[in-house]
This record gives sequence, structure tokens and C-alpha cells, in this order.
Amino acid sequence: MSMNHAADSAPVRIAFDRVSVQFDTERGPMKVLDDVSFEIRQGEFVSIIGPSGCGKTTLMNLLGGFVPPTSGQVLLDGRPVNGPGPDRGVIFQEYGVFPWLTVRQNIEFGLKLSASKVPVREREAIVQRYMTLMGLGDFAHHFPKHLSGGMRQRLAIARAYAVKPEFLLMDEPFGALDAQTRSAMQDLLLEVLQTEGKTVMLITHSVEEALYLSSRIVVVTARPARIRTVIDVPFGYPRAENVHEDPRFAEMRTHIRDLVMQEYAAQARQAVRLSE
Ligand SMILES: Nc1ncnc2c1ncn2[C@@H]1O[C@H](COP(=O)(O)OP(=O)(O)OP(=O)(O)O)[C@@H](O)[C@H]1O
Repeated sequence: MSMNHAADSAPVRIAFDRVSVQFDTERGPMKVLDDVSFEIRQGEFVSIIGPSGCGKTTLMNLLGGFVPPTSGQVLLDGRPVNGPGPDRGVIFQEYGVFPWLTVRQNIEFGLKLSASKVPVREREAIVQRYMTLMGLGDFAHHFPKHLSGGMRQRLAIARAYAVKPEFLLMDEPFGALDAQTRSAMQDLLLEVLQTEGKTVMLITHSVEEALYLSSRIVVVTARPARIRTVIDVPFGYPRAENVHEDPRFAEMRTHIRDLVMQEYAAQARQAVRLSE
């Protein structure tokens, strides 16, 4: 039995229920999400893919508790999200690190918050583990401004993983990394999930990344984002690196790329209309 079938009977942890979001802008109201409904079950890894600027980050902001829905509901274990919480580790596109704290202090930060209640002795070991895993061991006392962009992003990832949140919400977490580091970070994420069993929502522009990591892929339309289609990924976990060579991988990649390209084209037509 594949992991996906097993997940079918797992409890729903995250639910977007007919969610719409509209922002007031200088040019009037702008609808960003339109009647979006989907669910994420315990242990699922769901990727969201769609054209730039269509509203994907807004999905994450809703779940993170940073933005309220204009209509509809976002539910965590059946309860409406009403603000951020330590159960959700959020990794933003732009580096979510504190510039006034060192590498070590940044990773330690979440562990010191009363909500996570990690004893001091354990804290040390956790900080050390994630510094090493992320290749930041030699930079413990450096401040973020003295790190490269890729290192800052790895620090943001370490910070989120260290508090062991039940949910990981990731917005293009590997976008700023070079290809080799990106692939190492993908494998590390799979490893963390294998040992810690999280429920994940990932926003990515990379069809390959979505296919390699996810159990399901939600393709969204041009703005306002609606669900275009939801695709079950047929590969189980632990995921073998060689799924990249599976003929189904190539077929699905082509199919999903086509869908995403159609939505990019729709978005470009919209942009032309707006500028006319
Ligand atoms: N708080 C806000 N107020 C007004 N407009 C906003 C707000 N947040 C986002 N927007 C606008 O909503 C649209 C969708 O933004 P969003 O960041 O969700 O898209 P995205 O799909 O994540 O984009 P990208 O892939 O480029 O990161 C954008 O045009 C953005 O400028």
C-alpha cells in the first residue's frame, strides 16, 4: 500500500474551506484568492504551485495566522486559525532571521520561548545538531550580515526545524540556494520528516521539487488563485533519490509544467489588460 493511501484514513489537520481574500489597494479592491478549498491530512506533504504573484504566499499567511480570510475559513484541527503559534514553523521566502542575534542565538531563540519548554541541557544539543546539519558549525558566533544569502536561508531553516513544530509552512525555502545545496536541503527535509513526522505545506516554483518531495501537488490558477487541479504523487516514503529517473516522474513533470505554463500565460494576458 502506498503512503498516499495510508494517508487517506489519517485525520484532516489543515482545511481551507471556501476561502477568499481581497486586499484594498490604491487601484481599488484586488481579489487574490477565490473560493479555495482543500485539506491536508496528518503526515501529508502538499506542495502549492502556480504563477508568480497569483496568491500562493497569501495561502501561507492565512495558515500562519498573519492574514485573515475575507470569507470562508482556515481550520487547524477543526478550529479557525486566529493568529500565529508555536505549532506552525514558518519559513519565509525572504530570510526569517534576526539580524541582531548570532547564528547560535537565532537557532536557540524559539527553544527559549516558554511555549516550547525545552530544558537548557537539551537546548545545547539541539542547537549544535542543527548548526552541524546545516553546515553552520563554524559560524556559531557570526551575525547574519556576515553570512552569504544561502547560509542565511539555511539558518532560517535550522531555526524552524529546531523547535520541532507539528506543521511546517514553507514559502520557496530553497529558492535562494545553489542547485547543489538545494538538493542537499531537499534530502535533509525528507530525512527530518521521516524521523519527526510532520505535516507540510510547501510553496514552490519548481515542478521537480514538488514532485520529488510531495505526496500531493495543488496547482493554482492565475490571480485570483483558484484550485486548478490536485495531483496525487504516486511515489511513497522514504522517497528514493532515483524517483527522478522513474518514467512517471518525467511524464508528470511535463504534464504539470504544461498546466503551470497555461496559468502563466493567463496571468500575462491579465497584466496586459490591466495596463491598457
Ligand atoms: N497585505 C497585502 N495588501 C495588499 N496587497 C497584497 C497584500 N499581500 C499580498 N498582496 C498582493 O496580492 C498578490 C498576491 O500575492 P502573493 O504574495 O500571495 O502571491 P504569490 O503567488 O505568493 O507570489 P510569488 O510567487 O511571486 O511569491 C500580489 O499582487 C501582492 O502584491
